[in-house]
Amino acid sequence: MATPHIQAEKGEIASIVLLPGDPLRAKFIAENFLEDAKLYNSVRNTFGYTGTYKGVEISVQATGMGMPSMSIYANELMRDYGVKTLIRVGTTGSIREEVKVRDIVISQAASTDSNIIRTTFGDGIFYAPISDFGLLRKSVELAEEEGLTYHVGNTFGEDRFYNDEMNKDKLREYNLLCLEMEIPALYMLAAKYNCRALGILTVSDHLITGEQTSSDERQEGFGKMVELALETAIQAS
Ligand SMILES: O=P(O)(O)O[C@H]1O[C@H](CO)[C@@H](O)[C@H]1O
Ligand SMILES: O=c1cc[nH]c(=O)[nH]1
Repeated sequence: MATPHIQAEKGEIASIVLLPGDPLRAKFIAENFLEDAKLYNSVRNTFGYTGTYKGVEISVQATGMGMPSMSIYANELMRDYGVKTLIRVGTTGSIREEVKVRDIVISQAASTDSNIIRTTFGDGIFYAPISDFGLLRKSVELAEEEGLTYHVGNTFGEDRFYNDEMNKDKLREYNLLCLEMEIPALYMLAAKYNCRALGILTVSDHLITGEQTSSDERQEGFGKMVELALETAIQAS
């Protein structure tokens, strides 16, 4: 079998999948965190690998950038390949003083300016995409045990990376933590397919201080987030 965007045979993708946006981050995770990782997808260079972590079969699939791209991979993974647990491992821009570059953000819920809510539910319904509580609870427990600097709360999935028009002060006032571009679609589709999803992010840049990480660090430097995602995936009940 194959889908329009994934060339794997049935059974080649694990029921647990980590989802970075960047295909080279997927490759890095497969090569450095999984054992015996095998490439199952290179359609559009959106790499997907399956290997094992502490004896548990886990896949890592790049999703590309933005909710249209995330929706393609999330739909095909859950609907066609039977994936049940999905953890996004992404980068994010902080909009709060206390959420600092290289901190971890665990996305409890994901607000958005995307039309995916309206085009799914119609006018007048403002659906709230939320994480799976079991994954959320386990990830927070593990972050605490590991002594990580982490934040838990409402993240914002924006439709545009470059958006001078968006009122970030208003988002901050209502306790939004940071900006990224995929989690609302992931949470909404996981609910549709009765699957579990969580977004774990590393702050790659700061919209108040202007501090940034390099593209190499975004690709390879966020090991604590990856370990937290892997441990959450295998330990969550
Ligand atoms: O690093 P990834 O996982 O791609 O995530 C963030 O980085 C991209 C923008 O640079 C968007 O996809 C955003 O969500
Ligand atoms: O989507 C993103 C990711 C990182 N930084 C941002 O400002 N936005």
